[in-house]
Amino acid sequence: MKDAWSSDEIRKAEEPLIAAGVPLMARAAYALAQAVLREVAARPAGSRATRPAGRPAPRPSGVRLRGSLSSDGLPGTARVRPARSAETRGDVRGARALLLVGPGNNGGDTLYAGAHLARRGMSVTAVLVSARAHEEGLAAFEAAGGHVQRLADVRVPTVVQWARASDVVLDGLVGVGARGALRPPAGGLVRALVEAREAAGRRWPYTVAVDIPSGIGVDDGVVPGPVLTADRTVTFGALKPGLLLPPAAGFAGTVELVDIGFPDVSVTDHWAGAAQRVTLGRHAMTGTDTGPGRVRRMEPADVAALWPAPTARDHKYTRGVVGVIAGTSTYPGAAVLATSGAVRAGAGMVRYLGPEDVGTRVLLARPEVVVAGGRVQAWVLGPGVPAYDPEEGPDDDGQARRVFGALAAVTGVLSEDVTGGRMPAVIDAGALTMLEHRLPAWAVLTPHAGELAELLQGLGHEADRAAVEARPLHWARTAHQATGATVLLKGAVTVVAGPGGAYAQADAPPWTATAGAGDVLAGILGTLLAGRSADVVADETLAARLAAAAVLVHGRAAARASAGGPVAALEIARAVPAVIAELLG
Ligand SMILES: NC(=O)C1=CN([C@@H]2O[C@H](COP(=O)(O)OP(=O)(O)OC[C@H]3O[C@@H](n4cnc5c(N)ncnc54)[C@H](OP(=O)(O)O)[C@@H]3O)[C@@H](O)[C@H]2O)[C@H](O)CC1
Ligand SMILES: [K+]
Repeated sequence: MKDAWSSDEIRKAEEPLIAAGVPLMARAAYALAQAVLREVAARPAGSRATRPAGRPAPRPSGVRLRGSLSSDGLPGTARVRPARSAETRGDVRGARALLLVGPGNNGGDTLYAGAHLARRGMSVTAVLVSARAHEEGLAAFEAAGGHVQRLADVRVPTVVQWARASDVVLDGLVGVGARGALRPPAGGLVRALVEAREAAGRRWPYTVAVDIPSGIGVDDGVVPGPVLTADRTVTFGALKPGLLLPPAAGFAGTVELVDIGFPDVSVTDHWAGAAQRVTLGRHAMTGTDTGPGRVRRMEPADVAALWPAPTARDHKYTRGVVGVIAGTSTYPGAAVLATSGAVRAGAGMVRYLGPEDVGTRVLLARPEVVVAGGRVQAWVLGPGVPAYDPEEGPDDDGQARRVFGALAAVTGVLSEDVTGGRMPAVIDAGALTMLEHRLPAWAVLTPHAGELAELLQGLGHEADRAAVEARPLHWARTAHQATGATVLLKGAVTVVAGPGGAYAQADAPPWTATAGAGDVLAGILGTLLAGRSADVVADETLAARLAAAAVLVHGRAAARASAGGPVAALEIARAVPAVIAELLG
């Protein structure tokens, strides 16, 4: 599990470390430079950029890195890691880096990193977008032979030309201190660079975002204005929500998290002269917000602990029975896909309830399914069931009536003796239009952006599909608070919002955007909820964790089935067992 820390939490974590003299900026800059050197050193010298007109020749750098300490005179240089790993020893002389430098410490990181690059013989130009710049960083950069250019003194097209002619561009305009869309002149420069990058396609230089892509919403993942897409984001200390959440996460490229000594800090730091042990417990460092504000990413290693794997003592009823109310005679496929997802995810048993002809098709595809009512430990409600319109009355083969009955069990509206205790449910597609009561957190809504917009509108919110796609975390949280249910908002990055915080999962390849994939996901999640039914009802935060796990498995199954090409929803279900075996292995 990777926790993302808010900008406030980052600051709270930094303060005691900086006060204790821990050289955070030097560490950040060193790691950033190593990431750039790895990338540039990996490229054959011949493929490097040519020098554009008007760009000064690099000044020779006399200082070498030695031993395990960088001896480049940067303040606060400390034993961070072996000075050069094999992949950064390559000859990078003459390679060209363009730094976009803002007025704060994000710019400072970038300048210190630029000094490392200049000392390795790269030709490095820093474009300062503000009259202010990090003084020590600027001094170190110039002392290392870097070339400084103020944006006020050149035309934006010239900077764009320099970028095009570079091997690597570093975006150090703003970091966790950013507020809102990039303001002029940074905004205008980035807008021009974005256009140039789009026009250049693969010929655009490798772009590295420093800590975060400048211009994203650090804590909420919104993209209020121009943002230069990065190939890699080198982020310091902890992930930020904006690196996990859509749409901002789409601009970050590969995210490299650099440990610069945040939690459980225990370093021997030579910078302060005498060796000084600085130990700060995790309590001082971990994010203060462990409640609904927390944003996390579930990782493969987390799934095994959550998955209801059977033991020798289990039988099909103890493993969890999933009840599926899905599909109609008009849309029978969803019933096959949802039951297939549930069976392939390892349900003890899957019951299907629906029109007889649909049940027949389900059995043809999945003979393991029991087409009859009976006790279940979790429901999957709604895939392939059309929206319910009381005026028109149900014309869906009785599926709405079945869903309403099941929802009563989920919400506990029926008396205990009728329901035999409440149970978790996946509420998808048409079932989302049948919610009459506040729901418990063990009910998981699985809308896409359009369905969530309709649900929110029904709750009195002004939100259309575009608004939901622009602020998915906000609207998923709003729906969770308004309904009480856990909300799984499907998308290229799927966001789950529940009582214990939010998850942002980016496991699925773009090919997964195909009809029926959501039906399979509903089935997978139904099996997880059924297998942990009592736990889910007892721990209101568990449904969101299981939902994130289901999304991770579904995404990896899609990637496996896709093998880089188109994927059919039923193939995703077919790939699930192998993914689970891999994760539990
Ligand atoms: N996380 C760590 O352990 C470390 C982080 N470090 C780096 O420091 C930055 C945070 O630095 P900070 O100085 O607090 O702020 P920024 O550099 O991110 O930006 C502040 C300046 O940017 C201007 N700004 C803010 N929003 C905008 C905008 N929308 N458009 C244009 N300019 C903007 C702001 O201007 P004001 O007028 O508002 O003052 C500031 O001047 C962090 O991200 C890391 O990179 C350290 O290296 C230590 C380790
Ligand atoms: K940045």
